[in-house]
Amino acid sequence: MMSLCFCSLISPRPSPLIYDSNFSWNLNLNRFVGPLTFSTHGNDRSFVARVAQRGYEVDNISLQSPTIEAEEENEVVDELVNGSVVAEPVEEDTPKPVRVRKKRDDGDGSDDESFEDRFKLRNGREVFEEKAYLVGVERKGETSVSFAIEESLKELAQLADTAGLMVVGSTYQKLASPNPRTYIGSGKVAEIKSAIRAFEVETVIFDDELSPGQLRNLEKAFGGDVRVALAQMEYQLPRLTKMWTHLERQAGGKVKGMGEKQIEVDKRILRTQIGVLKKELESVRKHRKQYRNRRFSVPVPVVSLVGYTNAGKSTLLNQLTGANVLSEDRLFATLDPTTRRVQMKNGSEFLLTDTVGFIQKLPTTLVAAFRATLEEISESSLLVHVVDISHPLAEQQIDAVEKVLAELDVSEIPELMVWNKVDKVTDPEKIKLEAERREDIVCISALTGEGLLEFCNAVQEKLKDSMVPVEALVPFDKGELLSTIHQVGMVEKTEYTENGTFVKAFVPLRFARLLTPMRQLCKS
Ligand SMILES: Nc1nc2c(ncn2[C@@H]2O[C@H](COP(=O)(O)OP(=O)(O)OP(=O)(O)O)[C@@H](O)[C@H]2O)c(=O)[nH]1
Ligand SMILES: [Mg+2]
Repeated sequence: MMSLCFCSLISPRPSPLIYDSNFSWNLNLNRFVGPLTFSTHGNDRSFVARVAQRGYEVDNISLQSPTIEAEEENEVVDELVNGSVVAEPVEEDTPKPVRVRKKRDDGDGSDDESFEDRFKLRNGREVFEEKAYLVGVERKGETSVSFAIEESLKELAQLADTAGLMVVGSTYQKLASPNPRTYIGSGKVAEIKSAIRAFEVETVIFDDELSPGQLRNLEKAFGGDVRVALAQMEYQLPRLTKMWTHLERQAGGKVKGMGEKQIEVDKRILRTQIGVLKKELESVRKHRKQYRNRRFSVPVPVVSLVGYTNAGKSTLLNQLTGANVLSEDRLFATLDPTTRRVQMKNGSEFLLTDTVGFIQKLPTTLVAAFRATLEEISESSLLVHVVDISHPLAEQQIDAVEKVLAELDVSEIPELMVWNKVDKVTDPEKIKLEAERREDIVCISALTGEGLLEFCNAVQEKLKDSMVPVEALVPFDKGELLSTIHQVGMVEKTEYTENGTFVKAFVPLRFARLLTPMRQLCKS
């Protein structure tokens, strides 16, 4: 018999549930006192450990050396090893991530296989598909956004899928006024409770903002291990979500049998992690502010891509700049603003910024979290509103984006609308005709590259609207100013004279001010 005295556990591949910083987790094996079963896969020292009676599994862990105190040193553990665990806490300085997952408590373990099947590979990462039930709520008289509740639920299902959940059902309620205790009515609570039992639901997701008290009451009403989450908070910030769900699965009520003390420790770690993330967000914001200040010394116009999530903003940026910005067919692929330089054949340039996608019902909490993007938008010379015109709800998505833009108070910034994904619509010609009929719309396919030249020209034209016309005589010893005019503005005419170069151009207002002394020498 072998006894396990001290063991550091590491996950052999990045856990999908762990936020991508060097987050790590301590596993205190005191919680698993009882027979452990280890088996190895080949000789990669990767183990599956089971604690049969408790109903938990610690899967695919590798043991760091020295790991198992064997009777003989260097003994190779290559078969099945049974042993009772006399575990000691893992040392503080060697925390390693490990995934603990709950096993269906059905006594005979016959459901093991379907449980295994729920681990899915998504974007190269393994995700446990938690069973989710969606609840849409529509407040009567809420007419500002014209999404039908069914469509909202469809979108919520897509968000849930993006976050790696398995949607097993959904329901909705139209509310005149929310119940102060549970938000939804008691009949609805009962209906959801039966669905939870029928589908073995693990998470109930609400598509609205509920108070913490209402969340607690609902969790109590649903009973058991069911978690109640808010779509807006949890699934629009996937990075946070991953961390929360990971931690919650390990720390919050879901893992039965954990001592109170451990939960307290877990909560402290959780708070620290949230704090770290907040700090990180703050530093991104500061960094970008400094970057923007530097950028202003050469006033290249900034064009921001805005639009509904999944509209194709990142794809467009990649096409125009060869930038390798993540674009994926999932919601909220982009979480940080990214800026690239676009150079036109005529020598002029603009900076193109990719931003976080919008979504209907953007809550105030989210607006705060996306400050980095919002600041970027508010300091742009032009907003390019990218629309997925192949989407059946394109019009509603446009309205939702315009509503958010209005809330952000950026309506004075000129806007150009782009109808993207024309390659995907059934009748592209009809769409193009419609775009022509309306003003300021360019049809493109960011995927195939169709219409990109027209897009750049339209951007230039629009930028020209926000520039001022100048005529200046630039002395020969100020040659660098001439190239800057070419870079940031649109030159209409240059002429070499005895006293310098005469330029007629459109330039950004701030740059025109720099030229003021030379403008005094202007020809009339
Ligand atoms: N058929 C077609 N697909 C496109 C086009 N543009 C983008 N896509 C696809 O649409 C999906 C979303 O594209 P992204 O560029 O990630 O969208 P986004 O607007 O950046 O999304 P968020 O970052 O989530 O806001 C990807 O699968 C792209 O390949 C297009 O012109 N035609
Ligand atoms: Mg994107």
